[in-house]
Amino acid sequence: MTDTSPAQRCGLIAIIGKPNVGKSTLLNALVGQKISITSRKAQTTRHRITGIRTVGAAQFVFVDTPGFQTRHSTALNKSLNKTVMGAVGDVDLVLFVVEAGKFTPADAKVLSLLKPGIPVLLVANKLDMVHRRGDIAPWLGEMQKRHDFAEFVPISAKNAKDVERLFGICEKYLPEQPWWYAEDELTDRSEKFLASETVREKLFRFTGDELPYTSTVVIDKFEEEPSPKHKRMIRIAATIVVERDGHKAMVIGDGGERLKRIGTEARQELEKLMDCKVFLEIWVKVRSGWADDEARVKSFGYE
Ligand SMILES: Nc1nc2c(ncn2[C@@H]2O[C@H](COP(=O)(O)OP(=O)(O)OP(=O)(O)O)[C@@H](O)[C@H]2O)c(=O)[nH]1
Repeated sequence: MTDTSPAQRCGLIAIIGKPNVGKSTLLNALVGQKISITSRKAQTTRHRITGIRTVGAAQFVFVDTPGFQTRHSTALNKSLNKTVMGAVGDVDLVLFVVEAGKFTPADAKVLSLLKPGIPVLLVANKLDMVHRRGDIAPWLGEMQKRHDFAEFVPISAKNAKDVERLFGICEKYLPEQPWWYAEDELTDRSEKFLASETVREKLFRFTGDELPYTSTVVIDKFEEEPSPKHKRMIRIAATIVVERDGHKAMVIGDGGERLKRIGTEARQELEKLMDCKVFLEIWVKVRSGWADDEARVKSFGYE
């Protein structure tokens, strides 16, 4: 008997682009579950996050990258840039995301990072924001002169049909090889990592634009404890690291109200994500100027 099913395909796809173009939104839509965190605040995606999605015979392994920094060059930003370069060097396909109809010097800088030899799709996102569709064709013509893109894909990351169509487009760029992950795996990140990302997301959600993006979250303790009442129980201690006393007061809020909300929402989300009982304790510490201190950036886990 001959096997007529299509051969398995599997490969790495990097999603790159300047801050705020919608990379995290796209990744979440592609993976179908919230993995990388999103927020209206630029530069919230600091880690290289892998999302996995298996559709038909093809397994897509997505590598999200932090927003490429062009304005400042602190140690933190240097570390972010290194992550971007590391992520684009060893992939099968690059999705270069821009806002449809726009191309800024920051976009050009990201484009200049791409190594020759790797196919690049120009993903023109936020198509829903373009009111004059007729302007897109001449803009695509201009873009074609800037780089030898393999294909142009105008989409809205918020439109499910566009996102499904993108899978069909990407599939042919993945090499024929056996899958690396099980069909239902969505991320290879640890629960500890999910814990820090979840606290960080709530932190930014409840402080809005007041808190600088240099604030971070460190997990001091992540331990499973026996419990007679629950099938699984995890105790987590997290520290929110901010740069100034004023930021600390902002995070804690009047009478500790804001920190309490951050903690409650993070705990509830983690209980759902990990399907277990969670005890979460959050501290706030001031570390002035840590974004400028290379050694400290390393000690917080950004290589
Ligand atoms: N109208 C519209 N808004 C979008 C679309 N995709 C993303 N956005 C919004 O654009 C903002 C930035 O999206 P993110 O996904 O956080 O952007 P990012 O590129 O990951 O940003 P960094 O993490 O800073 O690199 C958010 O407010 C999204 O809701 C889209 O297709 N249409």
